[in-house]
Amino acid sequence: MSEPFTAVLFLSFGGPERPEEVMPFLENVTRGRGVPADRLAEVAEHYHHFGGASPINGLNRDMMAALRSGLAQRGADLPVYFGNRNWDPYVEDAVETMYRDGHRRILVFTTSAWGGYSGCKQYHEDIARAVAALAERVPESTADPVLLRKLPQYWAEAAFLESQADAVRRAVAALPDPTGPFRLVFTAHSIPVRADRAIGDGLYSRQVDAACAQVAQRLTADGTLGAGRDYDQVWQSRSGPPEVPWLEPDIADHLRALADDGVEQVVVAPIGFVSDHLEVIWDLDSELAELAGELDLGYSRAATVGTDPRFTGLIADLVQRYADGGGDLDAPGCGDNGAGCRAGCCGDA
Ligand SMILES: CC1=C(CCC(=O)O)c2cc3nc(cc4[nH]c(cc5[nH]c(cc1n2)c(C)c5CCC(=O)O)c(CCC(=O)O)c4C)C(CCC(=O)O)=C3C
Ligand SMILES: [Fe+2]
Repeated sequence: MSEPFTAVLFLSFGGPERPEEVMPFLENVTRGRGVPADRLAEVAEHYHHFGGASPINGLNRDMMAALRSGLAQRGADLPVYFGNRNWDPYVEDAVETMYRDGHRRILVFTTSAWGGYSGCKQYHEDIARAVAALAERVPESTADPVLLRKLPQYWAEAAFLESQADAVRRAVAALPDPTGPFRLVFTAHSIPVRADRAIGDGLYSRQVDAACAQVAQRLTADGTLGAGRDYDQVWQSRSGPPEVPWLEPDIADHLRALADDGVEQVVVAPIGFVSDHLEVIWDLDSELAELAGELDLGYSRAATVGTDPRFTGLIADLVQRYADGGGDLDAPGCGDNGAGCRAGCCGDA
């Protein structure tokens, strides 16, 4: 017997909205992770470049609004609440509010599509932390417990891949020479090689690779791409101490190599991210675009899936799939109250 869920928690990374929030935010993100102080100071500058505000919270609110209409269209009127790992509104506060509003069965959507530690396991940990905080803040809740069920990873969903493919098509049309040759370069957030190996023997990097292949297949089918592996998949935004190996090649090095090979135009597709937050608008639209200019490369950055109705409709579909208490509980990424994926895919790391 399964009972229906009554609300959705939209769980994301979080970001500062004012200059004085930048350092405390970065300290939250990097606590205990061995990110060197000079890297932190450098990243703080990226935020200050945009007035100390990341667009991420606003973008998430836009996606939530689109999700609400998608749910309404489907006749599934679950309220949607917002919570973050690293900044206000914090996930602990969101879950407390939801509980006080009477919700006991809550579906959790995360803004990462992927498996692995940062994209999946760490969100389970955030959920576990919020459940523990609730027990402290509302002691009666132990007798009337909450169930937070994380929705599965969605990188392999057709609507996600199709939305990515369409973003690439639009980016090709925006190249300086839309009918001329170009190289398609997919990018996702780098992680330490050890972290990648530790979960599912490269689960995250294999998923990114598979998603790119799927998108490329769609683009080959309609002639946007030539046959064969006519694209590259690289990594961006590495941090950590320089002596620690992270997934490579780095996108900046890769653009230099392409220019050396005589490539004249590139389309950069940030498949690893769902919205135009700072890792996209700074690392790609500022730094990488400038490098492309220096290298005399025609450059066009594909949109993130963001509020594309196919993507926000997919979120609504995921909610609907699980809303009545059914759905595939063994789907990768799915799990209850932060106990981790039932499928065991994101392991212990
Ligand atoms: C896989 C992955 C995703 C994609 C999945 C997902 O979306 O969740 C992602 C997303 C994001 N990463 C973001 C920001 C940051 N990530 C950092 C640091 C790190 N990211 C890592 C991985 C990932 N990160 C890792 C292994 C680290 C090292 C420290 C650690 O082991 O945790 C740091 C610290 C400074 C630095 O070192 O760069 C910041 C500020 C923002 C918000 C942008 C905004 O504010 O608009 C978003 C969406
Ligand atoms: Fe990150």
